[in-house]
Amino acid sequence: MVAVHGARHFACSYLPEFESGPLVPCKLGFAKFSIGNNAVNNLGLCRGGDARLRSSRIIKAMEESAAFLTKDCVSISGKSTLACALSRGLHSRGKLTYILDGDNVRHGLNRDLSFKAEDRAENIRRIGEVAKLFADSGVICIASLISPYRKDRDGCRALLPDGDFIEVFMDVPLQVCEARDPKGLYKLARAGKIKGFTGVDDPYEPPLNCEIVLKQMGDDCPSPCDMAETVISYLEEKGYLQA
Ligand SMILES: Nc1ncnc2c1ncn2[C@@H]1O[C@H](COP(=O)(O)OS(=O)(=O)O)[C@@H](OP(=O)(O)O)[C@H]1O
Ligand SMILES: Nc1ncnc2c1ncn2[C@@H]1O[C@H](COP(=O)(O)OP(=O)(O)O)[C@@H](O)[C@H]1O
Repeated sequence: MVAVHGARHFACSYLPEFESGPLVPCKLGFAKFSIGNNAVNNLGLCRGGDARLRSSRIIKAMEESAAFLTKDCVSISGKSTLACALSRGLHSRGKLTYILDGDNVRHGLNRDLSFKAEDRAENIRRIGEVAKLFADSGVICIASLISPYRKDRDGCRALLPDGDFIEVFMDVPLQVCEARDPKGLYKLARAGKIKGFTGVDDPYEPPLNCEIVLKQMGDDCPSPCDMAETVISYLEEKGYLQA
């Protein structure tokens, strides 16, 4: 499981391929990134149940320092964007993937959960259990969550066999995420209209020991594809992508 967490946003210019490409965001459930899901479905028809894929690991993506995002990983750090780029990169290497995006899962499976600490804990616990089921079927699960509490992320890690949980921290400055604010949530939080917003009046605990840190240096933000390649290189080096 590759856990990308953090709640921040990237300030660099958006990649053309994400502007003109076939990614079609929608508001419901798991269909947020239709190209990713379609690709998964297509691959599933061809390769579902392939025992050679059973060793695939679960990837939980971005709580962006945010999705996870985070340290400041908060909302709008680019978790979902990275999850999508990562999914595409893995598909191109013949791997099955599925994205579990906190923002989407909260419309269905986790619709009963609030943003209180105990509900955030339950959010990541359920997502970890679902990711475990995907891993059993040979699918790499990319979870894109803020998951602000260290103990909750560690609890999720403990659900999985050693080495199967890969935590990716998107270390993007809060002010970068806040300046972006495409949904206007930071503005509402600063105005006191949303209470307990991560990074504003709710905590984010950066990881002490995670597998991958994607850090923004100064004003330069790596592109989603470059970040995805960093993650994929790690997976290749560690032998996760061997058939
Ligand atoms: N109070 C508060 N704090 C943080 N985020 C909030 C809050 N209320 C709503 N939202 C929206 O919910 C998205 C984060 O959901 P997650 O499931 O990833 O959060 S968590 O892991 O349970 O902390 C997050 O979406 P992303 O921007 O995709 O991260 C926010 O848009
Ligand atoms: N690497 C990046 N470079 C530039 N802009 C980005 C990058 N990643 C994300 N963004 C921008 O940030 C916005 C929020 O990204 P998103 O992936 O939805 O964040 P999150 O899932 O963390 O809330 C997107 O609309 C996109 O314009």
